[in-house]
Amino acid sequence: MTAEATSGPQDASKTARNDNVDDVICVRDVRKAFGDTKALQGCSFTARRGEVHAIVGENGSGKSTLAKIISGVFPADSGTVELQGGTPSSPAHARTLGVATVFQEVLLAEGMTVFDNLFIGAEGPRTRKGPRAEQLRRVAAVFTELLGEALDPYGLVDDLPLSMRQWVTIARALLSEPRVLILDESTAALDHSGAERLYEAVVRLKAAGMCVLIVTHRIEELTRFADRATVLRNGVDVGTLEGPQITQNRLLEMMTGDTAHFGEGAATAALPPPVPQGERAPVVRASGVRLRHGAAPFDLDVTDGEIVGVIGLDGQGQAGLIQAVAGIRPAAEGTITVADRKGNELRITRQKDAADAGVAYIPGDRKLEGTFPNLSILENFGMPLFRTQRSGGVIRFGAVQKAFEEQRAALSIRLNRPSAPIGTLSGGNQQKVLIGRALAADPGVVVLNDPTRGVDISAKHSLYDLLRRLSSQGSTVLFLSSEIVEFIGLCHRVAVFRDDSLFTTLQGEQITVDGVLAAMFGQADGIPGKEKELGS
Ligand SMILES: Nc1ncnc2c1ncn2[C@@H]1O[C@H](COP(=O)(O)OP(=O)(O)OP(=O)(O)O)[C@@H](O)[C@H]1O
Repeated sequence: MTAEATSGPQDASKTARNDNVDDVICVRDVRKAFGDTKALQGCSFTARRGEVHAIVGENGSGKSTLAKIISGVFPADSGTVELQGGTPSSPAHARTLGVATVFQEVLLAEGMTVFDNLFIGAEGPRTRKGPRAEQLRRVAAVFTELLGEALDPYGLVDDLPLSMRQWVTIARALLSEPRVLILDESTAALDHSGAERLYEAVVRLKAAGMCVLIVTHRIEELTRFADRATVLRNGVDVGTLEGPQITQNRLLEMMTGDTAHFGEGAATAALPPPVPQGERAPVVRASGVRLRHGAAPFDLDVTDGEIVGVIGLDGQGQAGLIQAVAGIRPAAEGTITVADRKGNELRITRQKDAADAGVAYIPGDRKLEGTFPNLSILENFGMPLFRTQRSGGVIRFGAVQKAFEEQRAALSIRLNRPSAPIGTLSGGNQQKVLIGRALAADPGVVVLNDPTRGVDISAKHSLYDLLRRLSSQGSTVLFLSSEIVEFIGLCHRVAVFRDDSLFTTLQGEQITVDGVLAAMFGQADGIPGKEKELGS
């Protein structure tokens, strides 16, 4: 613990009575175990009205467990949780005590409308009040506040992109007019401008007296607007920082107990030298691709050893390219080919083509695209390896286990037993399993769809290092991220998408946060005023 931290495990406040009327959450010495796993081992903190209070810690440090105990999802094994008015005994009870939680997994009822999802199980003091017209007015007002525009309340949630589904869960929380709003990794499904919009809303809510508890791995953002930050390490609070004490380095130091720090984004090494173009045959080749009928066609060649960042404002086609290369969703027109390790060019129209060509896909939405909830951690990890690790029709489990141990060490995956169901892992550790699974297959091409959402900073840096290693061994990497800083010092080129087409590619010194952002907003080469016609 650092000297200036305002509280810590040895602090007498752990047992003292709390009479401060502004303290709306008071957690004292809370412990919680799941079987052998001690998720919380004595955690205490208080949060006040009118403050943004961050909870930070590495993957598996107990943040979501703490959020769930405050939300009444789990009881604590011991210790106390006091909200003004009582101790939450169930999610419904927590809601009547004024707590609204946006959970890490985007939880919506499929096959139902936005409107129905907004009012499902709503016991908030005001949620159900008023006639339908009044409810619709409030729905329109909340989306206009959050998004700057209304959202069709009668649309099915199934048809919404992930970011919009996340906004529905946030709107649902706000409609209950809570005193305490808990956001558990709620910016993870949002792009850069979406996250900024949420932070602006958080600042307004705080000014109106709400206590906002934020769990996030985007710690550089917290330094801008968190009033206090409580750090968890291995299920124990190791201190609370206030105001100017909240710096990235201080938080990292407390999270890891280590003084080694990471730089901004992926920039731990000098920018890799540009990969020569035109000298080698491309490995991934997109020719005359239209991501939807009517969109401008584009070509993109990516060669071996290249790491290409892929980005755009929300829903501008960047995910379409990634999914087309992974064979998940073919492009509307044009061809995508991938050369396998032997140099055979295979046309990609479905996932099997991509697997045959040696493409490994790392999804961002592990629930929809990634994990098999009924299978164990090891089985989830081994899924693609079962194809390759066969001898005479028998799967070589030893080889799968060895690969698992390697990736577990490389990515610091925190778990008790590999045979436990994948759902027993913390969200970030599930994501690490998917990353390890893709990398263990020794892929010729790695396609990543915003893979670091919910992953702690040290695992992010392990991933960047692994991508650099793959690149130096000749693998091709297509890396979609919603965080521009992830490209700095990592990507040879950045492909920026607008209107479902490739708008521009940036390279070398053009790859700066401001440059990429300017291109995302339509300024070619990141130069303000230098507009570029699509398809030119
Ligand atoms: N339902 C459960 N069953 C078994 N173990 C669990 C369960 N929920 C959490 N755990 C374990 O408790 C520990 C803390 O998990 P938790 O989800 O609270 O961590 P976290 O800090 O939120 O992590 P992340 O940043 O990855 O979301 C982890 O080791 C996790 O595997």
